Amino acid sequence: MTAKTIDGKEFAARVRSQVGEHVARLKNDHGITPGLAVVLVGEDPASQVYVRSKGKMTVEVGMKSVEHKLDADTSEADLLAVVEQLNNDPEIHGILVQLPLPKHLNEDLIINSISPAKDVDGFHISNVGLLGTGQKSMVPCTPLGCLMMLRDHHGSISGMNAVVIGRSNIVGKPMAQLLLNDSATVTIAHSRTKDLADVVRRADIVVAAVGRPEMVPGDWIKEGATVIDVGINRLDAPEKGEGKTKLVGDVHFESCAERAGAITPVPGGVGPMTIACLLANTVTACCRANGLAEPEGLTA
Ligand SMILES: Nc1nc2c(c(=O)[nH]1)N[C@@H](CN(C=O)c1ccc(C(=O)N[C@@H](CCC(=O)O)C(=O)O)cc1)CN2
Repeated sequence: MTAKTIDGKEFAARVRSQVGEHVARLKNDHGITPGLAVVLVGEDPASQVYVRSKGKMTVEVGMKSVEHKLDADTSEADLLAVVEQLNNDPEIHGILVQLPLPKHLNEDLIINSISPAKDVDGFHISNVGLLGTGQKSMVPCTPLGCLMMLRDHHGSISGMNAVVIGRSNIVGKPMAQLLLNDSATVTIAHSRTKDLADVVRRADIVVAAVGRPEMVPGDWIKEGATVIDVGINRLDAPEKGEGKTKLVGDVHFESCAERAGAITPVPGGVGPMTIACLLANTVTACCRANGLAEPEGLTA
């Protein structure tokens, strides 16, 4: 079998277009413009690129975009003050603090200082608890994007065997919870899992989110399974020229694509869905803040 490639760029463009339609409706019918604030601390090059894209796409869908760029040595107190000001700003419906933060800042403390209703990353402990108990919450963007792609491809994933490789708080655990909430049978695998190959071979859905380049080979994949690759690993690529790099996922694309029914590529798979879902979450947060109906198909 040769897998269908799930085009995350095209899917994300569709989600952004739906978000744009909702934003237009909020403006025309209610005079409300959703607002997203992104806070960047320091000069991490990848984070700068992501924050620039977030700002650009926020404006493209018609929302208000606010960026706070703080020095790498910003104190915890100063960062908390910025978040507090955004918590109290009625024109801001979503707040995101770009991760990773510089080492001297306590990530949990900062994330939990964001108002849960404006926590469009879904990382606040209240949102983690709500998701974990199957209640309405803000859902982390990358797992939400994976879920949207799975629902689109399968219709329903109820009863399917899913394995999530990786147990991070921002991808692995919320991903497993979302799959469970959709009635899949879920296994979370990690570095201590015994016989990982056998665990993966039983799965109808494989979500790889470990951050280890190409660690899942094709012969682990059940014939016809759906493979969602969350990994974004930058490797040296001397074959492309001196100093050149390339991006690869956590699965070995070519060999997995020979056995899978569907697979997401890297780049151009899950990555673009992350920002599209951030915009979707901001519209959702805005609707909830104003007691309006939430956009259909853009939430978990
Ligand atoms: N507060 C947050 N911080 C971080 C998150 C997050 O969801 N919230 N996720 C990542 C970074 N990220 C968004 O912030 C992100 C990562 C990757 C992509 C993406 O589109 N990737 C492209 C490849 C891009 C490249 O060439 O480097 C792809 O996969 O096709 C978008 C957003 C960590 N921090």
